[in-house]
Amino acid sequence: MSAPSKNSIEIVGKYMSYLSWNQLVVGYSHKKCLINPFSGEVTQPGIYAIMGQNGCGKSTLLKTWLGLLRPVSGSVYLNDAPIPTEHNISQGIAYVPQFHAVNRYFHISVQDFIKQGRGPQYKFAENDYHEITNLLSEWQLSGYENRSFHEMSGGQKTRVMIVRAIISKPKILFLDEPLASLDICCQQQLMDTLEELTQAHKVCVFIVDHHLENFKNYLTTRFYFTRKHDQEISSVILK
Ligand SMILES: Nc1ncnc2c1ncn2[C@@H]1O[C@H](COP(=O)(O)OP(=O)(O)OP(=O)(O)O)[C@@H](O)[C@H]1O
Repeated sequence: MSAPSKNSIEIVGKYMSYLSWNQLVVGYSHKKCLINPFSGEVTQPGIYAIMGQNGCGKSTLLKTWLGLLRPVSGSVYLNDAPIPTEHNISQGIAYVPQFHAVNRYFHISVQDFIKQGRGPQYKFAENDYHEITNLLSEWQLSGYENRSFHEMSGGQKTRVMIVRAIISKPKILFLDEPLASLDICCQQQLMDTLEELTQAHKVCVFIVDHHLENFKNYLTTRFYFTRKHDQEISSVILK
């Protein structure tokens, strides 16, 4: 995976590293490490799945890669810069958390929530509003622009967060269990959208989800958590 290929994006004489990690251990304290140290690098756009049983540490790994959690040990580079820095966040990183992780008392209209995807300084023009309207229609959210985000159902919240991520035009997109709250049509739509983002826009997608077995053909690589019954720490292997 680390060897550059003809699909890699070449920048100033070298291949772009979307994400790399060295001897990474994730967890919530030195006493409770969730994985054995592992290293890797992703240099090509694609859909990278993080899979494994409940509680093994998939979301923790995603949040650590993304810079929301500090590694227990080891290092992570996102867009060729060490995490966590504000610099990373402003450089085309988007995150779709689990819908129930978003503060339920978050009073903001659906449209204003989506607009946040472009950052606080962005000046919206007419064509940007058209883009939002089209995306809302594509994701069966027409007419919800002025509804409060916290009043939306779980699946609607997930779709709003997907639209917000899409309009941010990310280079790297992290998604935590987006399929769990979506019906089968929206699951298919999401996987098709992710595939288009990787192919047409060279986006690198990292996704945690238990429903990915149904979409194996879309996946570039699977990071799989595996552990023996008598062990608490997993090893992450490529499948
Ligand atoms: N904020 C936290 N503080 C301490 N421990 C945590 C915290 N969040 C999660 N954990 C623990 O870390 C372990 C891994 O949790 P994580 O959410 O990463 O698992 P997961 O593989 O994503 O699980 P699932 O498939 O059930 O969503 C679990 O034992 C969980 O109880």
